[in-house]
Amino acid sequence: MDMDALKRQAAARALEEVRDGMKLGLGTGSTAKHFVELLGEKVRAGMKVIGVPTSEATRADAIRCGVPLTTLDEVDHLDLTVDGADEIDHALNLIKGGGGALLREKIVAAASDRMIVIADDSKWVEVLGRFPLPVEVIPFGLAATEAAMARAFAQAGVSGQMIVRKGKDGHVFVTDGGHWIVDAHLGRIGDPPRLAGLLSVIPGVVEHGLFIGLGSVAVLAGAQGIRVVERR
Ligand SMILES: O=C[C@H](O)[C@H](O)[C@H](O)COP(=O)(O)O
Repeated sequence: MDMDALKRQAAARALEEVRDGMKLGLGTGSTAKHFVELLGEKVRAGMKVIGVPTSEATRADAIRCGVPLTTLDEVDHLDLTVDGADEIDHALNLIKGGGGALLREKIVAAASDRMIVIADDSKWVEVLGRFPLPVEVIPFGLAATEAAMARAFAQAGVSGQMIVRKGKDGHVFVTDGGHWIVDAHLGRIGDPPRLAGLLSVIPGVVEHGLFIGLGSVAVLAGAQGIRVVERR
């Protein structure tokens, strides 16, 4: 089975958790896109839900699929967020932000009672860090911010190259919030909560892609079927 079919299966399993009347966080990326499409089918069949998109891309998808939208200014709390991830470890710590949406994704996940992480099972890892850690930064003072990040990495026992993300057009990638992303190639993050805490206090860092204690359940689709893992 191809990867895209697995992503759709994970999305379909998460959809089973959606109830009439729910306020939903709508994730970003190729897996979350399947969820939005499947949710649209439910809405067209009469289900009443309302969603908060985590990116302009997801907003456009949701509108195309007929999913009614709101904002976190109109509702301050969501029942459930369904989103993808770039890596998931056994404690359901996540690396997110491969698509550049980590800031809104984290705000939306933090405003939700539960977060279901949907993925093909290649995202399930022993230790986070093979996927470069996205860190959303303010362009002002970038060199100083990167130096502070390097010190945080050293304190957390990791190191690696930092690369400012570029888009397909070769220009610096700009997030929906108008910031840049530094991808940190760390290889292996032994203590994700510690690194998350160290990065969070750096002034030029807007947000980082370590999601700690936010994922409630992971739905992993693989060749052997679907596995649902709850955070302990
Ligand atoms: O910024 C993007 C998000 O964090 C995505 O949820 C993540 O990159 C996973 O995307 P995909 O489902 O396309 O692998």
